[in-house]
Amino acid sequence: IVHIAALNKDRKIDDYQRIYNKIAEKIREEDEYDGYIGYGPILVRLGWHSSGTYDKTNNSGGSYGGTYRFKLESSDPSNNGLQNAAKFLDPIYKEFNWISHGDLYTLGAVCAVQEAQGPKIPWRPGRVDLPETETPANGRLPDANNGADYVRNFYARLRMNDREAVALTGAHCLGRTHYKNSGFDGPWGAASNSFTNEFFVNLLNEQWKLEKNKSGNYQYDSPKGYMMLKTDYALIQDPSYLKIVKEFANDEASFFKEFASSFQKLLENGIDYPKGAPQYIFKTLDEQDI
Ligand code: HEM
Ligand SMILES: CC(=O)Cn1cnc2ccccc21
Repeated sequence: IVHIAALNKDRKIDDYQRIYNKIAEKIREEDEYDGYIGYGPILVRLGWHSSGTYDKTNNSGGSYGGTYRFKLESSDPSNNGLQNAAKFLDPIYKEFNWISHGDLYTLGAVCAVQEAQGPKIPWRPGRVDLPETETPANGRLPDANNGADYVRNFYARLRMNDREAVALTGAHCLGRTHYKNSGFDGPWGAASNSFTNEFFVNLLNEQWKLEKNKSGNYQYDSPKGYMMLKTDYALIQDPSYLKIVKEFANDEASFFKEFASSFQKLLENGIDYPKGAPQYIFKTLDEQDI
């Protein structure tokens, strides 16, 4: 399968910065969502889940076709709760309906990371909406009840190495788990809407205890009321992952650098960008004094 980015000569950086600003202002305005965490984390998860269906073996799935908009994909149990992010973006799509769904979902995730004081994520437009028939089957997104070997194999399908895998999972510094969505809960402690290396610091510094939660799933809990999934905890069980967790816990700048490149790669998996395709780095609201 080949997906070539469409170059749209009529649209320039300020067209996309306008959409970025609309999303960023709406995140700032609707701050009460999910116990005042806000919409940032779930927008990041939507961009990730719309990209995480990619399969390198036949270059299928991924963000290009915007197929999350179809029932088959949005009703995947792995996508429980993401309807809130899609509803958040709906009025923005209505106002700027020249953008493709794939570009909107990924732009929303980039905006959410940057507005949470995370690293700048370079972003390229050109995804083209595909028909419902192109929607990938359910089951391509990861299952949290697994260890390091599963995590390594899963990320390999997305062309990610150990360093990229650890960096990407660091997005679990944002938001929280919700029983009704995934059968995991917590953290009762500091669920955050700031993008930091906190996830790695917590992994290394907390005492973790494997517990069966009220949904019958196993998760790691800490005395401070933090939680980790089994796939999170795997990052300190595996010697190669552990080395990288320590680096990122001790050097936030190196985490930010690796996250920026890995997240762009995740959001662009499966897309061929022609020579001269534009790449944008958006300004945050703060940088524009908005
Ligand atoms: C092995 C890989 C992964 C697994 C098994 C996993 C699993 C999960 C689960 C179970 C939740 C809770 C969902 C809910 O109950 O609402 C969650 C939330 C989240 N995930 Fe992951 N995840 C993985 C990788 C990633 C990656 C690569 C990113 C982004 C780069 C990411 C970003 C997020 C964010 C931001 C949230 C919080 C959403 C919210 O607060 O509503 N995750 N993840
Ligand atoms: C603060 C922290 O690390 C909580 N946390 C730990 N693992 C997570 C997975 C998804 C969302 C949040 C998660």
